[in-house]
Amino acid sequence: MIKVENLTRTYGDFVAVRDVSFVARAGRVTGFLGPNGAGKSTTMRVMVGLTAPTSGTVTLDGRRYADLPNPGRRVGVLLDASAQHGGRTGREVLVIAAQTMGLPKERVDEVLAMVSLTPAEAKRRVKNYSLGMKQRLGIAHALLGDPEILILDEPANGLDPAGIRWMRGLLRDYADRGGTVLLSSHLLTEVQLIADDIVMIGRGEIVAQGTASELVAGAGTYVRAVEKEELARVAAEEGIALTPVGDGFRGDAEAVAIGRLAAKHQITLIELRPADGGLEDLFLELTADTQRETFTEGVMA
Ligand SMILES: Nc1ncnc2c1ncn2[C@@H]1O[C@H](COP(=O)(O)OP(=O)(O)OP(=O)(O)O)[C@@H](O)[C@H]1O
Repeated sequence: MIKVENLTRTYGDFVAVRDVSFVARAGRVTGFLGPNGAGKSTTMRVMVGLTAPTSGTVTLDGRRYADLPNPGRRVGVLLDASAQHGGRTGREVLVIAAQTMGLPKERVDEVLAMVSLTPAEAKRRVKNYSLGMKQRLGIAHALLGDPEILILDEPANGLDPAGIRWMRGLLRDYADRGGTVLLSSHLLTEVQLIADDIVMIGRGEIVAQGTASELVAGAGTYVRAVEKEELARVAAEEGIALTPVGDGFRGDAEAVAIGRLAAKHQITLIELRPADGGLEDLFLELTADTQRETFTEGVMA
C-alpha cells in the first residue's frame, strides 16, 4: 500500500503539489491522472525519496522509502525510461541492477521474457532502442526484484496499442497477485483501460478520486437540447447545475428530472442519458483551468 498524507512541495513561491492525500491499495491498479505539469512526477519522486517533501509524508507498506532495507526488492520504480545509460546493452543494465540487489542472473532472463524483449534486442545498446523498447526495459527493471509495490511514471509512453494491451495484462496480473500498482498518465483513455482506482490531479491538487466505476457513476446526466440557452436558464431556476460539455451539458440531476423540466418548458431534447463513459469530459472539465493556463502561457511565451 502507498499512503500519501498531506503532501506539499514548493519550489520557491511556486506550489507544485498542495496538500495531496491518497492511498494506492494492494491488489489494485491505481491510475494517477493529470494534465502536463499537474504534479504527478513530483509526487512520485517524493515517494521514492528523490525529492524531499516541503511538508507531509509518503509511506510504502508503512515505512518511508529511505527506511526500507534493500528497497529495490520492495518497490519497483520507473520514473524516466530515457534515463538509462545509453552505452550499455539492455541486458547489461539489468545484470548490474540484479547484482546490486543480490539477485541471480537467471532473474534477468525471466524479466526480459516478461516484457517481451528478445535476446537479440537485449544485446543492443540502449541508445539504439525505440521509446517503446526503453519503456519495456524500464518496466523490466522495475519488476526485477519482484517487489510488492510498483511506481511507474507514464509507463505507456511510446507503447503502441498492442504494447498498452500487453502492459494492462501484466499490471492486472501483478495486482491480482496482491501487488500495489501506481501508474501515472496524462491520458484518460489509458488510465481507463488499465486502472481500478483513479486519482485525478490538476494544478498540484487532487480534484477527484475513487474507483473508476464510481467516478463514472458520479458523472450525472448528459443532456443536449435545441434550445440550449433556454434549458440552461430554466435549470438554473430549478437549482439543477448544468456544466457545458461538448455540444450539451452535464447535469447534476437524474435524467427523468431533466426530461420533465424540458417537457414543462417545451424544450426539444436531442440527447438525454446517464453521463456514462463521460470520464473524459469530467477530466477535461476538472482540469480545464490548468489546461487553459498552460495554453495561455504557451501563447505568451
Ligand atoms: N525542480 C523543479 N524546480 C522548479 N519547478 C519544478 C521542479 N520540478 C517540477 N517543477 C514544476 O512543478 C510542476 C509540476 O511538475 P511535475 O513534473 O510534477 O508535473 P507532471 O504532472 O508530472 O507533468 P508531466 O505530465 O508533464 O510530466 C510543474 O509546473 C513544474 O514546472
